[in-house]
Amino acid sequence: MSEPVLAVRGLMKRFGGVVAVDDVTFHLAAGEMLALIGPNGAGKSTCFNCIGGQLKADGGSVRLSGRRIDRLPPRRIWRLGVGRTFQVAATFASMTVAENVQVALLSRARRLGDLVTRANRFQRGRTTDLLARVGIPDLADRPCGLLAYGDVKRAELAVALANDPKLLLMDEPTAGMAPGERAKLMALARQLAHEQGIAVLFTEHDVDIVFDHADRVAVMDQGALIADGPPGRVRNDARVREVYLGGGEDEPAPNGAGEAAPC
Ligand SMILES: Nc1ncnc2c1ncn2[C@@H]1O[C@H](COP(=O)(O)OP(=O)(O)OP(=O)(O)O)[C@@H](O)[C@H]1O
Repeated sequence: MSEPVLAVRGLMKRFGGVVAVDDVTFHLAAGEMLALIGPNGAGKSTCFNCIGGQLKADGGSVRLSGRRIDRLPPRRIWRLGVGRTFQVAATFASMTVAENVQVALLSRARRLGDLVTRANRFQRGRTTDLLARVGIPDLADRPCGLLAYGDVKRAELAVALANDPKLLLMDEPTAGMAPGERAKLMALARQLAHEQGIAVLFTEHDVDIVFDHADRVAVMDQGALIADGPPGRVRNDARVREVYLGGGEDEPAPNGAGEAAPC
């Protein structure tokens, strides 16, 4: 097997007496979409933050294409190719869509000093290309603060792609979006993963989105990973149904659990 883009081994994180992440091991290949799901407090965000460098793990390791990243600060991790989108989209509202992407491109080129004078001229062609990739080429000159929320999420995705990530961490990417827009955004993320070989790790509370879009699903409960496999298998796993999806062993797992299942 070729080297995974992301390899998490024996990851541990404690907050006082709470073991938020308890010996978690999983991997993620290039071009693969992995959903990390589980009940409230299961440890998903903590796991994300240990991978992105926002939190330091107490034990275990995180490797990006074989290189250990778990002792590095978030900025170094970002430079090595880990992009991130947030539960509440993080863009500069007063700047145009194109300028948001251009700031990321300036940062990647280590030219943030040019921000004031040059941002709106920097790599305009590449910016247009990135906006086309996320389906909003016509919105380049609109301030982010005036966009519909679904388009803000696409702009945020373009910002994350500006760094040519090997690994994209998407934290509840569809939170706050209308149901129709959710499926479109995740179809786009899946397309980017499959066509460009980006490994995508996402958390999500809409169970339909998870099972329709993930190539693999990993389930956490009380800090531990209790399942990791193809969506069909995980959906029918008795323990997963007991702790998260609901439904007894003889009932089919819910197809439309949607918002009913907390994440
Ligand atoms: N900064 C912190 N200080 C103390 N305890 C924390 C901190 N962050 C998380 N925890 C605890 O760690 C456990 C895991 O929390 P985490 O936020 O990672 O879960 P989660 O699966 O992301 O939950 P949710 O779906 O509600 O966001 C919980 O018991 C939580 O209360």
